[in-house]
Amino acid sequence: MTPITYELIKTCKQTGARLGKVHTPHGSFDTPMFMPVGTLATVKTMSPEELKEMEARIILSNTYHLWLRPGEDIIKEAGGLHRFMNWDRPILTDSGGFQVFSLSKIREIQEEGVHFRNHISGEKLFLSPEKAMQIQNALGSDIMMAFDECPPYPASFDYMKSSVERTSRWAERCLEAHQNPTTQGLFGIIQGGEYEELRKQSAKDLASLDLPGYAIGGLSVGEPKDIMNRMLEYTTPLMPSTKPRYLMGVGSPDSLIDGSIRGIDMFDCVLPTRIARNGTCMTSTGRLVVRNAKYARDFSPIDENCDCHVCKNYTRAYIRHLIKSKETFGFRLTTYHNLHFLLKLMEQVRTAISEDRLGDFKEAFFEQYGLNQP
Ligand SMILES: C=CCOC(=O)Nc1nc2cc3[nH]c(NC)nc3cc2c(=O)[nH]1
Ligand SMILES: [Zn+2]
Repeated sequence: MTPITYELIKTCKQTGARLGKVHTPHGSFDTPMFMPVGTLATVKTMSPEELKEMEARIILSNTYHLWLRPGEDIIKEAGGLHRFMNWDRPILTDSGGFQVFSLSKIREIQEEGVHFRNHISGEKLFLSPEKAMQIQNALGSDIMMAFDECPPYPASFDYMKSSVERTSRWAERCLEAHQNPTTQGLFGIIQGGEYEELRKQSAKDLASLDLPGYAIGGLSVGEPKDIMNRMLEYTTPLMPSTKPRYLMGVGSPDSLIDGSIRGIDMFDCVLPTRIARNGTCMTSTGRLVVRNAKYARDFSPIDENCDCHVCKNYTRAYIRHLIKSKETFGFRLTTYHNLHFLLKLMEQVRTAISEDRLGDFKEAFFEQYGLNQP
């Protein structure tokens, strides 16, 4: 049985967006969908029960980080990552090391794999397609990402061309090394930077492997927004329409809506959880930096249009006080609200697609969120 299947339910008549369902051994989820990031086997400060309460359906964890600590052997011994962290819904593992691989100076990329240093201890490390698959097979994630090179932006055409060709060879090696093909799905990652010709080549190479899903990589890595949009526009139609399409590392509200309009089904981003921990909240009328002094006596909720338990029971003044005092409960409240906000946004996107009005929804949302229309 194929571990991951995609069910296309309908395409929005107003845009290129599509409503779908992804089926995995740990349950299904509707798409377009946002995936909270749980780098070290926890979505920072959230419990699995709270994630279920806000209707999170799939979360992300990081191969590189869990390999280093606690080690995939311990997680395997625990019965796999689902048991280890008490999350019985789908899990997707990406490398989480793309910052390490592509942004760190101290790395050496060879055909065999990548030599680099442990970002914590400085010890020499080596990751290969085979090692990345061995780790993810041990973790038991439902969706595993193929080991790729995500070159930093900008990269020359020649460098990107040889990198794309190597990433395609690495994807084949991942498929070869896959130990549990009936219980874990392997997604390919399309690279190619800002070069249409290379994006096309990468998509073609990976599609020939007939994998259960595909991601667009190499974006949201510091390139200008117009390049990201141009690559998104160009690459999405090259991806098999019968498989889930995952845009890696993208998660601002406007990018989630624009990505959905272009036919993307899955998104992940550390943004909502990361900005929460420095006291910034996403609200229907734009970002709110609740730690600002002007909220010291503001006894209204973070977002009066939000129905989450944080907005129903706590005030900006109280949350500001907690954040300023570095009280963990404060980070929990802002994180819960931000994740709920994005998950709710994706629910509204899915409803808009089902009613063929995602274009109208985008206009209304952008207007209210304070994004001037492009
Ligand atoms: C086991 C190996 C699995 O390899 C990967 O996960 N590779 C990979 N991860 C990415 C993560 C990204 N985050 C952003 N923005 C925040 N952009 C990203 C781009 C990539 C990418 O091109 N590749
Ligand atoms: Zn809320």
